[in-house]
Amino acid sequence: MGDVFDEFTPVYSNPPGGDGLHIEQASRHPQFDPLSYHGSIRFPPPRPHYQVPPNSLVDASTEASDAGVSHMSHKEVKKIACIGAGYVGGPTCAVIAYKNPSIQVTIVDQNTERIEAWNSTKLPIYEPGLDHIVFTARDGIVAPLDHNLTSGKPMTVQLASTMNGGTLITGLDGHDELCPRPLDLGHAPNLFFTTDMSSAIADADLIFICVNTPTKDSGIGKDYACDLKYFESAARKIAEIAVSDKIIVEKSTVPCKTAQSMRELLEANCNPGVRFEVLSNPEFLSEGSAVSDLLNPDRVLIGSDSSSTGVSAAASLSDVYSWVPRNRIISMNLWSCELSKLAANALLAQRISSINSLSAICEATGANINEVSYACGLDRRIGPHMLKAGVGFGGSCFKKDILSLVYLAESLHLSEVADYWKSVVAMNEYQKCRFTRRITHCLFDTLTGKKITILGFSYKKDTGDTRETPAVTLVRNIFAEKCKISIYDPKASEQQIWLQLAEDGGKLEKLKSRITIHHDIYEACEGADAIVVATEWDEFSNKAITPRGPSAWTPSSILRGVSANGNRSHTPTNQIPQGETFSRVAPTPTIAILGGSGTPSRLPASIDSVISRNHSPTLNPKHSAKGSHSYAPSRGRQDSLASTLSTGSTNDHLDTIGEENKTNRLDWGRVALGMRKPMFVFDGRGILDVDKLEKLGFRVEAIGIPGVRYQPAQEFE
Ligand SMILES: NC(=O)C1=CN([C@@H]2O[C@H](COP(=O)(O)OP(=O)(O)OC[C@H]3O[C@@H](n4cnc5c(N)ncnc54)[C@H](O)[C@@H]3O)[C@@H](O)[C@H]2O)C=CC1
Ligand SMILES: O=C(O)[C@H]1O[C@H](OP(=O)(O)OP(=O)(O)OC[C@H]2O[C@@H](n3ccc(=O)[nH]c3=O)[C@H](O)[C@@H]2O)[C@H](O)[C@@H](O)[C@@H]1O
Repeated sequence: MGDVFDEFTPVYSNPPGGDGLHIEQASRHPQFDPLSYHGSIRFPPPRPHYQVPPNSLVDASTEASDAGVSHMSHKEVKKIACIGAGYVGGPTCAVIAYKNPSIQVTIVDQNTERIEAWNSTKLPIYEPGLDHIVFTARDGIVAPLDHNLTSGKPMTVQLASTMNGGTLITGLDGHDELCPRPLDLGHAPNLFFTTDMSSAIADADLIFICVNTPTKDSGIGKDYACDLKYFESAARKIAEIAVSDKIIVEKSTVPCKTAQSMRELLEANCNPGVRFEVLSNPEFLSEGSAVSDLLNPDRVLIGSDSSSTGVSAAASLSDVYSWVPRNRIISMNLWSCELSKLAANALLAQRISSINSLSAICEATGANINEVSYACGLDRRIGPHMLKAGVGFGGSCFKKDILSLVYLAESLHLSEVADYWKSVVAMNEYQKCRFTRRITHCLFDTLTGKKITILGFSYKKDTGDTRETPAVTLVRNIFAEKCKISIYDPKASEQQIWLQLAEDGGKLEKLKSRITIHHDIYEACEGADAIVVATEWDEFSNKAITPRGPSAWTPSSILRGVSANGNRSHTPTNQIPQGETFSRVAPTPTIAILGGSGTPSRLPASIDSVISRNHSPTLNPKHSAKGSHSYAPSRGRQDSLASTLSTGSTNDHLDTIGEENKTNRLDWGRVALGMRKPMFVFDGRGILDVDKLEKLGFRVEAIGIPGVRYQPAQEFE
């Protein structure tokens, strides 16, 4: 994310009340719109026909004069509460705390177990780099102060603060010492996790709402509309508790116009004299790269109404994103902001469905989807991201958000629009079922009694999240063929997998009679008739690690093993066009931590230094000499590092993988020894080097590439 941003940063400037929108390149226009706050970008107020209806809470009489907005004073946010400690609330507010040591951030959730996990050394969600962020902000980090003091004497620090360009330090014995230089003060704990909603709300200046907004499963809008029950209950709680003014921030993904209902709810239920300002601030992080997305976002959208208080609240929120370049903070009207989130997800998912539709044509014609995707992605207007064909998109948001958009379109009587977006979801379902049919067909049209091993259950790599994972559809479909199924995933827990399968409608007892979940990948593969790769975990791949996930391509990964007519060939690596690089996507922190092949440029320097600090006993706070600190040492940092750095078996056949990347990789040679013949591998994620596996005796069927056995044309005759 973000690498092309600077080149194309749009500057939106408009004279107040004007009707033109001018987009120019920031580099040519260093002056931002006068409405902006400190260089952030602000859209003008909505034009009359975009004004919200008369019952709207946007009060024209309170609209700020355009000239006044940029100079308006705004409140400094000192305390933040976040309702919802999930995949968004946890990482987002942890990064906010990490980046703003002076702001106290409290994350609340009604789920006691989740909060306990956030307060432990084993966080409830897996995200590369998250442990460091949470442990630093939650537990504090010790600055190596002892050798910086003027007196040179070690002292146990009770308090340290900056003063006159230097640092005033108070020892535990009450003794003060002024060091003339600024010192690294470390990070005092400023991140708290609790179930105590009342005090978190009461204390906060600004409250993020990060609760789940799933698809409704009954009533009006069933299977399409967004269920706002959690959102409403959070709003009611805020209204009930708050006795001082608050800025309320919609972080959850919600339908367009939710802010209006939100404000009505708050105003109808609030304590006397309390005022709320509602902002929209949707989150664009992707799971698996949440930390790097949050540290380096493409953009931060802030939607407010155009009243003076609305604009002032937006400025306060903008300050919370202290680490984000100002020209990436975009202020706009509330409804655009809410809709932009749904629109972005719909557009991303639409690209995946488009490429998946083309993968079916490739399989039927002899074209190769990887080549097609690569060729199209080189067009700057198309770009390389989100064009990786696979078994279908999963995750808690794409489907949900498209369905919410469909519902919105239908509510507006725009049935053609609704049908258009519905087809994106329909294509995804088709892709998942198409893949299962291919598996069954290749295995001689019967799976009865056979053992099928599913590698990967999370909906994508680098997360343990299994919501809407394509693996569920695969398991459901092949289970119906009466086979035995073994599942292995590096991060999705056994409990989570069963829960997901049961939610899909399966009866646990019946499922357990033929499904086994393994913790050992070789055990999972032993005696299998076929292996199905359902998630693109690096661990399963026999290729060099690609920079990041499914959307990053290298010419070598595309060209190797495939001839110009789409059939497999043994194209040597040295036939790759010289001097061509295609690493536009940053490596995940995990790769960098493992010393992977990608350049670790996106790994924040501070994370980097802490990682090396943990390797050095003299710098690790736990082991540092003299114990000159008052903060509790980070509880889980060593554990997490140990697990990140643990190594697996050797993979001698993986000659394309750098030495450092051979750790933790599946040894396909060893797998081959234990499988039943013929040994089938179905690559649902395009992560396998087909040539290499074929040399080991596997028959590989990959999405978007014509198969050895699979003859899709027969299917359509
Ligand atoms: N997961 C993702 O990658 C992204 C999700 N989003 C959006 O963010 C929102 C949250 O998503 P996730 O974090 O994935 O959901 P989640 O299900 O992981 O977390 C939501 C949390 O809110 C808590 N909660 C619900 N109602 C509550 C209440 N009244 N009081 C206190 N706690 C309450 C739940 O116990 C749960 O822990 C959704 O609207 C989603 O569409 C946006 C961008 C990315
Ligand atoms: O609102 C949300 O929840 C988030 O949804 C997505 O993020 P996420 O679902 O975490 O992950 P993606 O990387 O977008 O992948 C989604 C699914 O599409 C699949 N995918 C992705 C990219 C691709 O080229 N091909 C492909 O099949 C992935 O394997 C995965 O199953 C968006 O990318 C985020 O910007 C957004 O904030």
